[in-house]
Amino acid sequence: MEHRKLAFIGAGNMSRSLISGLIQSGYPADAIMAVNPSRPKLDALAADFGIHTSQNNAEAANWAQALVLAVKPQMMATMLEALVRSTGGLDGKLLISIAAGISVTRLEQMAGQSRIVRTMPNTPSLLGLGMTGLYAREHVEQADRDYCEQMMQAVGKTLWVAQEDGINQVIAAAGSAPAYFFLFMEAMATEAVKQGFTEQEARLLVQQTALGAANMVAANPDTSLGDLRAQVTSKGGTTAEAIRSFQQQGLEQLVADAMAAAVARARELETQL
Ligand SMILES: NC(=O)C1=CN([C@@H]2O[C@H](COP(=O)(O)OP(=O)(O)OC[C@H]3O[C@@H](n4cnc5c(N)ncnc54)[C@H](OP(=O)(O)O)[C@@H]3O)[C@@H](O)[C@H]2O)C=CC1
Ligand SMILES: O=C(O)[C@@H]1CCC=N1
Repeated sequence: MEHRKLAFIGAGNMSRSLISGLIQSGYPADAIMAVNPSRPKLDALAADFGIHTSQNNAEAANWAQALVLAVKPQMMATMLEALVRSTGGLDGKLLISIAAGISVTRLEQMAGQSRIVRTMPNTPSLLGLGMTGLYAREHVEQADRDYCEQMMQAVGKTLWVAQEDGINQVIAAAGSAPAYFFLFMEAMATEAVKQGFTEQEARLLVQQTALGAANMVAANPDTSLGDLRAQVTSKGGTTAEAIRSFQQQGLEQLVADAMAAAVARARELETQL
């Protein structure tokens, strides 16, 4: 892939995940800079990955060809306004937003230009196992689209959405979703401890089973999720009882409501920020 000079504005959890995945995939450390108001996260990134760091957003923007906008959504307007002022404008820079709940229209207003790709990655990018949604308006050049796609493919898999609201659905199904699986695993581990395992044993049981199940799904693309479940569920057996309990208590509806709540929050942020 092309190795443009790439600056991450905001060196938090998601930037660390992307930077780690990019370095593992062979993106040169010398072509990456992270910028953050405080030093500790920058020092850790420099020590772990050998990338450039700065506490000055304008310095990073002047150096880079592409900027990953990776501050919290609530900080985006203030950050971009100050950046435009201190650099004299962001013309010529490709802007890659990873923020939830900020539309391209708003980003264009904030940044004063429209060379923007909106993306929605997730934290497993850290291991090269990310899932990223991408969206760009028609005028965005193919070379910029390709660069963003290749960058996100270096840290996982990608999916372009045709309508911008698709990014909100990617948030529900992928961006926020690692947390759903962590919550489910936490609940399982807690119950396994109650049933007599040590915390370490409970974690091993849950973690290895989640890993195995995810790999079973990936290794059997032609088998439906329902069929994979059926293969575990012996008639009159133990799994059937567990599944009956989940379904009686409305697991499917619970999941649907949670994903709809994530989409609703993303849309609400789009109207507020
Ligand atoms: N975490 C996730 O799983 C995902 C997050 N996202 C999106 O990524 C973005 C970042 O989220 P996340 O990494 O979790 O958040 P974090 O809070 O971990 O990171 C945000 C970083 O931005 C820094 N920051 C604050 N103000 C400025 C500024 N003016 N200029 C430069 N840096 C600044 C913060 O520094 P300090 O802490 O020193 O204040 C912090 O290190 C959000 O917009 C979120 O919607 C998207 C997909 C998944
Ligand atoms: O919780 C959030 O708002 C961000 C976006 C997706 C994951 N984390």
